[in-house]
Amino acid sequence: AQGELTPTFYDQTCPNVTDIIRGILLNAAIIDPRITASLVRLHFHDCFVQGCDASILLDDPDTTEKTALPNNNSVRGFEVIDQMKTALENVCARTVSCADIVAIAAEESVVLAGGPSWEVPLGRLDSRSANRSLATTALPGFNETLDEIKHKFAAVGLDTSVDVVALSGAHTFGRAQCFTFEHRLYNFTGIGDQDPDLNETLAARLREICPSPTAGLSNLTNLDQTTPDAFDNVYFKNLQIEEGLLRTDQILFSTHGADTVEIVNDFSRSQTAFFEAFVESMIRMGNIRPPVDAVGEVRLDCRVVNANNSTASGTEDAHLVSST
Ligand code: HEM
Ligand SMILES: [Ca+2]
Ligand SMILES: [Ca+2]
Repeated sequence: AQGELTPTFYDQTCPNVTDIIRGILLNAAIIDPRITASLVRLHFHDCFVQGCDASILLDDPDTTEKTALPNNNSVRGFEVIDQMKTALENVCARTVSCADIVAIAAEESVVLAGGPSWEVPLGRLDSRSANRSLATTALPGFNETLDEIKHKFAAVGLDTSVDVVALSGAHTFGRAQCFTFEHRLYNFTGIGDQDPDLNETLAARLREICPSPTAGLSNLTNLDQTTPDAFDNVYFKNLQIEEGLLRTDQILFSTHGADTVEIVNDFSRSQTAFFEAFVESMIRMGNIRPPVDAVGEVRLDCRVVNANNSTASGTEDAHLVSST
């Protein structure tokens, strides 16, 4: 059995870990306000693929997850994670795992954007490998049905209703490229039509940003068209007026009889209810563990596995035991 993560994991070995990460994040967000959203997504795309083990950060060209379809030219924030790692190596060398840096960066990003804060359970180890094919299949896609998305959440041990809706609420900030939603604008069922569950006024605006099914496919627009950079519950209000940007957003509300509909209504009514559920779901997602027999380490460079056993390494249990 694996050991438990705990918010006090670095209390003795690196007590300022969160302050250091926050400092780098604040500077990065001045230049790039989108970085908060990107770092939350990075944690999600790490955790769904062999657990929260920083596998997504590895650069090895043969196995890297960065070029898997859901990540390629899309997932971002790697340079900022590198900066955080460098700063941490300077004050508490060989101590803080890259997977924990990503988890803390996600929480601090939510806070910086106006969302809730929480104590992040810590003590993850970094993987010795990445898995591109798993990244391709385990991560949900923008054209999947609600059932398919529920299956992918269930596959990593998450709940198929509250976790799906609460975590989708992360689309309250950040951007998406035209290729992820243009199918809703031009040829939804193959007869040159548009998605019936997409607000007409929004569709017209989106056709200006995404001029055709073949041009401008990497153009960006806001996932939350109303409060694009604020972490709030407006995302759920948008769904109620058919202003969800991605098909996978809108189906949470527009799928007749789905158990997600009332949850969307709850979160739309109460930002507090959303924030409380989001925190619980983020902790659950952050607790998706690597396979019990996986060997881990504290990477010195988040992009490459250590050359030898130069830091704490071993099973997850060993990491947790060695700290006490
Ligand atoms: C439920 C299934 C989900 C699907 C199908 C999905 C899909 C997508 C897509 C297609 C994009 C735009 C990517 C691009 O255009 O480059 C995106 C962006 C984003 N996603 Fe999701 N997502 C899902 C769930 C989540 C979850 C669980 C989180 C976090 C808890 C999340 C956080 C984000 C954020 C913050 C962005 C904006 C990133 C940025 O601006 O850099 N998503 N998502
Ligand atoms: Ca991973
Ligand atoms: Ca928002």
